[in-house]
Amino acid sequence: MAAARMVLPQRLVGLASLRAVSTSSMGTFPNRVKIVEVGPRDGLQNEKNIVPTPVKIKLVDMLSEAGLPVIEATSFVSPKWVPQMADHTEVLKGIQKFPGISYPVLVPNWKGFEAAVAAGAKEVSVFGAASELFSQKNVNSSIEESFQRIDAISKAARAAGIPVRGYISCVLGCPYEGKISPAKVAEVSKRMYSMGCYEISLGDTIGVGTPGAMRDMLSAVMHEVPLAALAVHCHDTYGQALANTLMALQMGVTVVDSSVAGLGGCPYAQGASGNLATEDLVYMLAGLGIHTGVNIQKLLEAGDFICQALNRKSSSKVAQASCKL
Ligand SMILES: CC(C)(COP(=O)([O-])OP(=O)([O-])OC[C@H]1O[C@@H](n2cnc3c(N)ncnc32)[C@H](O)[C@@H]1OP(=O)([O-])[O-])[C@@H](O)C(=O)NCCC(=O)NCCSC(=O)C[C@@](C)(O)CC(=O)[O-]
Repeated sequence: MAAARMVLPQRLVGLASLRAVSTSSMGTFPNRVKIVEVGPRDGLQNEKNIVPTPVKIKLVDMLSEAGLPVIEATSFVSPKWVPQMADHTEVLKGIQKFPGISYPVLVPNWKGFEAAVAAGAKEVSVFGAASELFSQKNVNSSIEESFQRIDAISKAARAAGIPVRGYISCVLGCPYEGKISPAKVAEVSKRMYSMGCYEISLGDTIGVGTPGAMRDMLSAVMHEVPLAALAVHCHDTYGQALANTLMALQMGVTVVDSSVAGLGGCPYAQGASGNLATEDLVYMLAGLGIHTGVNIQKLLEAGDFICQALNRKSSSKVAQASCKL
């Protein structure tokens, strides 16, 4: 059960803005970061017990109230592969659509794309991998075959005016192949970008990366894809997600994926733990004076809500600390 939440004290908010003055004078961070909240999809897809549809809908609505600009609502993958996402249509139709907020959904193939569009999706996310074996485990096809599916979806989506976001998994390591070379990540990033993905989210699926590995990988990818089109998606298995994200921000990345309460994990990446917690990301960005538009108090409430529904403690350090204040 989540503990009773206290209001985050003003003295901490004050501390954050004081830090902002000193760091912004260094000029090394962007002024604004877009957070892509992946909790309702990436966060819940690995849950063993089926989360009731009304809970998923309420979670998305609370995240919208908190001011997250992009909330990945669900995924139109095969229910045989990921039973937790079988209620995708009900979730997408049931959530409130706040003006100015985007609600992309994950699609693995043409069938998923058609179902997503029929359910009213206005943005879709496609996903590939920098690891051949992970691609086989996750989507039952080679990287090349998955690119053919992505290409077909991208073309149809663009013709229908639907933006396509692209994910690449295993950019800093693979549970089946181990080390993945930055050159390979750069190659698949270039390919996905050239297929029309407006943004490429680089996923450290099993959270093995370090800031050094992030620097090397991004240095390679930045030669092939414009920085403005790159996002990072860090899992926290080895406690490196916030540090890796900070490195990406210092290198000029302005889009970061995260998951409320640090929920998450890919069902086809054994040992992968949750994503970077959105609460921790928002707290760090506030301390750097970086604008996100997110109301941290409302975000903490959304985290409390889902942790109570799942009967578990939040993985967010900020949520844990603010419970004790
Ligand atoms: C790609 C497939 C479908 C291939 O799976 P397959 O078994 O090769 O597909 P198939 O075409 O042979 O179809 C098998 C059955 O599934 C059905 N089916 C097929 N497609 C769909 C669909 N879209 N919606 C509903 N049903 C579908 C299809 O109709 C058929 O049903 P049957 O005839 O046996 O009754 C499968 O491997 C799949 O769904 N994989 C998704 C796995 C997944 O969701 N992984 C997690 C998301 S990725 C992730 O988390 C990483 C990320 C993005 O967060 C970044 C990071 O951290 O790295």
